[in-house]
Amino acid sequence: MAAVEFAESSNVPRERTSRYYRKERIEAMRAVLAQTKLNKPRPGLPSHQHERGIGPATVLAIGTAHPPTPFEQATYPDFYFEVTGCSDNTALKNRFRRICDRSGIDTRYFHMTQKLLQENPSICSYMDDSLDARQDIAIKEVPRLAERAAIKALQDWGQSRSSITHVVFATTSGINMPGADLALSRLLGLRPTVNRVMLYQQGSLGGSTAMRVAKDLAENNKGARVLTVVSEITCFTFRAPNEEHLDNLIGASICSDGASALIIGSDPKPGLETPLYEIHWCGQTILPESDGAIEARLSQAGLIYHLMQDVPRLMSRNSQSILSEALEVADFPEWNDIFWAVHPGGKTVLDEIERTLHLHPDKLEATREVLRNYGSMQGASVLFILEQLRKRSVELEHPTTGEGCEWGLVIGIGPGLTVEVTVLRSCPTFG
Ligand SMILES: CC(C)(COP(=O)(O)OP(=O)(O)OC[C@H]1O[C@@H](n2cnc3c(N)ncnc32)[C@H](O)[C@@H]1OP(=O)(O)O)[C@@H](O)C(=O)NCCC(=O)NCCSC(=O)/C=C/c1ccc(O)cc1
Repeated sequence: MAAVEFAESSNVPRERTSRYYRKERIEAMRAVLAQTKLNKPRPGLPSHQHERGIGPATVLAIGTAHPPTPFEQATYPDFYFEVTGCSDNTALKNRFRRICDRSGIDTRYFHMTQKLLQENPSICSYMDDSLDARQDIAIKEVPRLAERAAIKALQDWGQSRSSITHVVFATTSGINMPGADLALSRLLGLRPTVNRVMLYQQGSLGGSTAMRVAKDLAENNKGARVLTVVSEITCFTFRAPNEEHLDNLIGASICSDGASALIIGSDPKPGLETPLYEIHWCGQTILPESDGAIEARLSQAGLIYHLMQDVPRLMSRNSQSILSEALEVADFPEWNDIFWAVHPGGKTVLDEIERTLHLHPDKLEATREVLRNYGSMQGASVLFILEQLRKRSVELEHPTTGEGCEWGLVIGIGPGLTVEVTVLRSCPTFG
């Protein structure tokens, strides 16, 4: 009987079946597998089932890193206009200062210090040819920052790095071949047989998309341990302010550098691995009537971003329907009964989601803390928020890593305008 259920379940899209992950279902699967030897074909079971994990992909470790130099938001307008030679444009500078003041950010970290920027004047111009200078920085520094986050994740995991079977790497900072995934594998001394996936130009979706790819790898390859990394350095988008390009000024007021890493695998080894979050559902939606809302074009002058002013409104208008559909897997809990990690790509985006869904202020506190202390590190941000949620859960003595809630949502916002939603299930807190 159980074997038949298991065979049937393989015909159902795994990520869409709400009942699939119920405890009894997993128990039934475990019972079937206990009767037989794993990896041995069993009559009635498709042979490939033995090559797959049993349980859902699970976050087993988190690591984060940022460049060493902090920039206070209060003094950033002076720095930005001075280093780009635009201090005389007081009207634009005052406008930028107002935007920074209302950004909800206290501190950001950048690899690009005053010295480095002065050594690379083309990057400080508005539109000079500067691609080579930007690439030189990104090719070297993106994997290095990723390495620091990955080392922390490996320490958090406590297992040998030779057990890493896959690498998923996302960045919007630079393009090269072989990519940052190979550079990182070398820096970490991973096995040459590690299977890599490189995701370029996902923008602020990077963390969510990397988690979705890692989930599929972890669930479909028994024993897989997927190092999932996002690393972003703003050297591709930094440019002088210009009245004709106010959306660039918005980006300059919120974007920053950071890297984050997860280790994801199915079926945590009891006593050796600590499950932090189970990944139960992932999906993307292209928002209606959002063409051009967030887009970027690579040019001789670096990556030229365009943001439409109604991004926050597009988000709030569509969030109810997109998020409700995703939460089917969790039997539709109330918005205030789940935990939240929302891409902190601007305070107004967070305010709009909070207002539309009537969220209690503490629901987005972990998200706002990351925005306040680091700014928006594009795709790396949502994984920083998962770490923040875990820390807050321990500090505030919540029973689960989701601040006491069972289910939670990670929301990536990126080019398209695309929203990527990940449904997580929290785990018991340790420590
Ligand atoms: C916190 C912000 C940044 C500022 O708050 P605020 O000051 O209360 O906001 P306002 O809406 O009043 O905007 C301030 C000024 O900027 C103007 N503005 C407001 N967005 C716009 C606009 N997209 N166009 C062009 N004028 C505008 C707005 O008209 C207004 O002009 P003014 O009253 O004359 O000073 C807030 O606008 C906000 O959260 N915006 C949403 C940002 C957003 O779209 N995020 C999406 C994901 S992040 C992302 O994809 C990043 C990309 C990126 C982009 C560039 C880069 O270099 C690098 C990366």
